[in-house]
This record gives sequence, C-alpha cells and structure tokens, in this order.
Amino acid sequence: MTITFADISAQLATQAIELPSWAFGNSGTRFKVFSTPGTPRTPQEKIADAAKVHELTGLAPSVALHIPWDKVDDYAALRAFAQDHGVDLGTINSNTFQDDDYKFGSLTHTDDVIRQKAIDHHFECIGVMDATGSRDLKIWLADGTNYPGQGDIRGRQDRMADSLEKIYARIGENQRLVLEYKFFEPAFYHMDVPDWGTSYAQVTALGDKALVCLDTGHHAPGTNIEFIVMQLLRLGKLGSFDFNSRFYADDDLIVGAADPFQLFRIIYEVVRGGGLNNPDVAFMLDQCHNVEDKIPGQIRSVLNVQEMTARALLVDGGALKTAQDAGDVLGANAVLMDAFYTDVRPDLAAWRESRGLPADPMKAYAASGHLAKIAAERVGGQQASWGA
Ligand SMILES: O=C[C@H](O)[C@H](O)[C@H](O)[C@H](O)CO
Ligand SMILES: [Zn+2]
Ligand SMILES: [Zn+2]
Repeated sequence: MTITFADISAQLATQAIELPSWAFGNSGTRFKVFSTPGTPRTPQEKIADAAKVHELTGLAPSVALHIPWDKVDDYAALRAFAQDHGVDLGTINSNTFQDDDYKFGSLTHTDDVIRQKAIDHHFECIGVMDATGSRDLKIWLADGTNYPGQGDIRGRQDRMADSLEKIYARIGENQRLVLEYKFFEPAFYHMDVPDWGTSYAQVTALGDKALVCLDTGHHAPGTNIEFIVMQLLRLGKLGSFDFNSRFYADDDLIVGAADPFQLFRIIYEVVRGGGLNNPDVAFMLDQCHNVEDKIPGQIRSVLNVQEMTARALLVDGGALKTAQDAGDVLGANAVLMDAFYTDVRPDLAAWRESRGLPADPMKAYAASGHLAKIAAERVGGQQASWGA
C-alpha cells in the first residue's frame, strides 16, 4: 500500500524542534569569530529571533538556553517574554567548559572543591529549570585528557558517577537529566563521556529520569549513527538529539546539509522505533552559523528536518517488511530509496499554506525585511558570541 502525503501530514503537524539560543549569536573557530549586523545582544533578542523562526515555520515552539551565556536576573520574566513571543523556554544547558578551574576536569576533577563547584553549577541550572518550567538539564562535559597517562581514566569515571549522582538527586519529579557524549574535542586523547555506551552506563546507574543525548556531530567518521539511535530507542534511553551536520569533526553545520541521506536514515529509525513526536525524545538543534545569516540558517535547518521526516514517514513499511522477510536485498533497499528520492517539497509547500504558513519560509523571511530591520535596530552593545 503506497503511503501518501495526506497519510502523514497529521504526524508532521505535531513535529517540534527546539532551537539553541547560541545559534543566533556570533560563532566561529579558533581562527576567527565573525560578527554580523543584527546579531542579538541579549537572551531576549535571541528568543525574539527564535520566535521569528517559529512564526514562519510553525516548527520551533521552544528555545534551549545555555548557562551562563543566557544568564538573567529574572528567569520567570524571561519565560513570560518568550511566551509573549509565541514560544517557550526549553532545555537548560550547563557549562563547565569555560572556567579556568576546569582545566583538568569538572565533574571528574581530583580536587573535591573544584568538583563541588561544578556540581553547584548544575544545582544552579536546576534552579533555572524550576523558574523556566524546563524539563531537561543537558550535561555535556569537555572533561578528558590529551596524553596517555595524564589522568586515571577509571578514577575519573568513578568521580563522574559520584558527581552525577549528587546532581541527579536534585532533579525534580517532572524533570530529566540528559548526558551528551562526544568522541573527541576539546580533549584529544580521551573524553570522559566519549560514546553512547559510556553515557548509557552512567545514566542507567542514575535512574529513569536520566537519559542519553545524541549529538549527530559527535561520532567517529563512518559510525552508523542510526544503529545507535535504534539501540537507544530499543533500550528506552534516548532522551534527546542535538541535530547538526558535519563533513569532518564537530562542525555544527546545518542539519542535513552535509549528508541528507544520513539524516533520512536517522529519522527513519526514529519513526521505526516509535520516537517521532514521542515526548520522551526531544529534537533539538545544536548549530553555529559562522558565515551564513543565523535566522535563515535556523529556518533552513528546521525545514531540512521536516523534509526528511516527511520522506521517512513515506516509507512503505509493509512492502519493506515483506521484502526483508523474503531476503529480497535490492527490493528492500529500493523501498527505502523510493521514499528518500520522493520530492516532498511541493506537498509541504501546499500543506504549509493550508495551515496559514508561508509556502516557502526561506523566501518569506528574505522578503520580510526583518534582517535589515534588526541590523538597523541592534546598534551598540555587545553582540552575543559563542563563549560570551
Ligand atoms: O560540542 C559540544 C556540545 O555539542 C554541547 O552540546 C555544547 O553545549 C553546545 O555545542 C554549545 O556549544
Ligand atoms: Zn551538542
Ligand atoms: Zn558538539
């Protein structure tokens, strides 16, 4: 039975992709962080930009914050500001990677005083969650070493487990902790949470409110990421995605830009594993727009996820299973490729219009004059920049 667009539009209508506040700030590499006219200077301006993406796509109802980059005196007021703009505040990201004290680790540090400082920072983030109504605390640790022998990697695991246990004890009833893994950078010999297995082991030891965060840019080249997605869904431990794409390392490029087929395969396993529109599995972007304009970059990103979701939902599951069970290798592959090669853009455009959204949000944003408006308005002050 061929699946039609009409069969899948209801599932598309409930898709929600959380935007990272930091994607609207300036970002770059160790070589240069470029500034851009109109870049937000405050958490409020970042949220207003995220709301513009939601206004034009209907896809991005919440914004993730990064502490202290989005530190304010009154988080309840910030939430009200967000809600006035038609979005809500989402995942709270901790940051133990920009303080001199954490040169040799944070939650893994040998010095109890420094470790407690890192734990206290997470208590502060949980306090922010209480004020913003956020569900998820996302922990990504830069902790690791650069040379064999530099650190006792076993001892570091034990100290991290102890630190996480103390943090987890403060996680509220309707809150969760998601632990993000990354195979390298900024450490170049070992990272203390290098892979899904380590994150899974650590969060499983904590309890049901602790889950794994999968950043699509955090795997060794050649890794079959969709297999990891399948397994974490199967184990009920996939809490969230940090979506982006990369050609080489953790490039944090627009999701689907570097490898659209990989994004399709990942989302197909999300669909197959019951993870689509599943409140337990958060879709978030984690990107930096170093040279392209940031609001259009985020619009393009959520549209890429939507397009690949539509294609994944068009996979004829019945025909696929029949071919798989019959050992029809090429037949089974063809079922998936047919969906991947289906151009869903015309149907999506008509469907957006039927919902009062612009058929082509990229064109609509370009024609809106919004970029020129914020460039003219946002003069003076300190532009938000990755890291500050
Ligand atoms: O590589 C770092 C991770 O992707 C984290 O999610 C980090 O918090 C985020 O990228 C912001 O820089
Ligand atoms: Zn990430
Ligand atoms: Zn990353």
